[in-house]
Amino acid sequence: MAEKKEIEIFASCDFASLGLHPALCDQLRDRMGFEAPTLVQAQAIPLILSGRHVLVNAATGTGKTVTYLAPVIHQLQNYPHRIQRSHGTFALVIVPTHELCMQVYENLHKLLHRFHWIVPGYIMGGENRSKEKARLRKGISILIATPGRLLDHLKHTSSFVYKNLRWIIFDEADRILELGFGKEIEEILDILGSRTQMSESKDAEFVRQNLLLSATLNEKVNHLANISLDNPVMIGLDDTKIQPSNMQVTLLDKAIETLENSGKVSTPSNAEYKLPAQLNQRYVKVPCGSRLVVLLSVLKNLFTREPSQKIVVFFSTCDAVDFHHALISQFHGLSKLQSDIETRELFVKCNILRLHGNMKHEDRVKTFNAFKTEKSALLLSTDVSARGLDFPKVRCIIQYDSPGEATEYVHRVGRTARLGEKGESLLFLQPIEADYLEELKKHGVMLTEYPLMKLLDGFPLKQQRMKKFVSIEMHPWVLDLQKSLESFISSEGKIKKVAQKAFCSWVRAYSAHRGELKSIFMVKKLHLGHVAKSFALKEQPSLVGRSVQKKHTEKRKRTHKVKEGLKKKRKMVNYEEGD
Ligand SMILES: Nc1ncnc2c1ncn2[C@@H]1O[C@H](COP(=O)(O)OP(=O)(O)OP(=O)(O)O)[C@@H](O)[C@H]1O
Repeated sequence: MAEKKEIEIFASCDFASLGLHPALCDQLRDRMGFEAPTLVQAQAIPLILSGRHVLVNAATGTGKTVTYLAPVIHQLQNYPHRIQRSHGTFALVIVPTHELCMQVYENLHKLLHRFHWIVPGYIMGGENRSKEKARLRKGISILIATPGRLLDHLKHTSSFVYKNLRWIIFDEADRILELGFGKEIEEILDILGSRTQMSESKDAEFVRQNLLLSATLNEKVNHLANISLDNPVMIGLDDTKIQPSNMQVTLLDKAIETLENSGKVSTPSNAEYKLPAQLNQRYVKVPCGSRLVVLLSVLKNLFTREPSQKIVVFFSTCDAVDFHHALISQFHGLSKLQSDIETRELFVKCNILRLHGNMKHEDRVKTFNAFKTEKSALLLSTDVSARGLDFPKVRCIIQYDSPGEATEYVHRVGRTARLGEKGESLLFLQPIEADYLEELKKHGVMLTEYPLMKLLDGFPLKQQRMKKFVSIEMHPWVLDLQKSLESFISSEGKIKKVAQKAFCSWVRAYSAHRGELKSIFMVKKLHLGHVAKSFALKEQPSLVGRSVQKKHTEKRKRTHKVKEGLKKKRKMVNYEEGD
């Protein structure tokens, strides 16, 4: 079954047959190592080359980046007169995060090797503005940008030439909007005169063409698509219905048919998301107070079984990432807990990295590059890593904190099982959150249960106990490890402070779930004492929890008044994306 799916990732044609210039096809083969286009590339590239506005909805890791970069490069190198830096920007790619910005730039840089007169560049929050200004003044032909910084330059950098702009591409369009950048995007489109208008130039070379791409297109994208795409073609066909042999004709016909009728984009709220077929998706139901112990046990098991592998764990807040990073980097376990009594090895032996929006830009870049090149590492991250990032050979994705919207689930797990490779994912849920599985089911996402008891029973115990263990909380391994975690934290003042801070922001983030998810993730159903335990804190909720809850209630009232739910979540969770 998995093998059959792997074959269906690629089309049975070559890049040249899609209409791309031979030199570009050579680049794709020689520098990128791409022998054949993926199915989505084979579908979309001819359409993009035809000049149509296109909306691409294809599974994670199916090669969407090249889908839009290759046709743009093809067209630019094909201009009768070579483009020059003084002509300014011809193509603009808007992305939600710094990391995605760098990644797209890297791909672009490689693809442009033979076309030195087409200049790639990027602008994003965290970078030096004056250096960016200087680069813009010299001229950047294809520019990758995050929305906040782009708008800043559009308003304040007079030497930024964009009168020749022909393409605006939104990569991970829905995420840009979810982060609350809808207004900025509208302003950008207004400044660029691209609200479904043609550019003023009559020259065919400069007719505006906009593209929108994501693995998940939800209703948020409808508005953006409707204001930015002119009579678009939508690509988002069910992979299983694709017949690779006669694909070029059938796919093109079918794709054009899809939207030709109205030119209006409308994505259903219960759309089925496409996930890599070879991805093994599981969930584990864990009582709140045992969450930390189970996370460490799962990680220990994974790295013991296979010391050389890459795993990503997703958390809801920057503080939670910091806490777990500090803990896992320093916690040795209590020797009396383990059979190897004298050992002072770390409890989870691995190279551990962290990534979130509150880190310094340079540190983010360092982590991003390190996790890309490492053969074995554990990355703890917020959703800043969920979108578009292409870390090679990630074996497992753990969602320790729920992703919220099903779209986020899809993007997080999409960091593994890319381009037909194997991968597995594990979603942590508390018993009170079990309805989330139904929510995922609505989008065609089905998970099987992880055998937690079997895992726990596999660890050595302090003393041989014959009793059959019935509950997770009362399992001696869980009790012993929880105890040692709590004494570790109470003896480490610095980490304890981080734990308390993480506890507070975790509760706030938990209450920020929106819409239908509010009835699944209910703060009032949480036992704050158990939440504290999941941060290895001995303190009762009266010491830490109540004040937090009170503050939280007041804050919610204020937030309701100003109706800034989206931006609030961004701040609370401390994402620094899109700037
Ligand atoms: N034709 C191809 N042949 C081989 N590898 C390819 C091909 N096209 C893309 N790739 C590789 O596949 C991986 C995934 O590509 P990319 O990051 O563009 O996927 P994506 O669809 O944008 O994923 P996401 O939705 O997560 O952003 C990358 O490592 C890329 O280099």
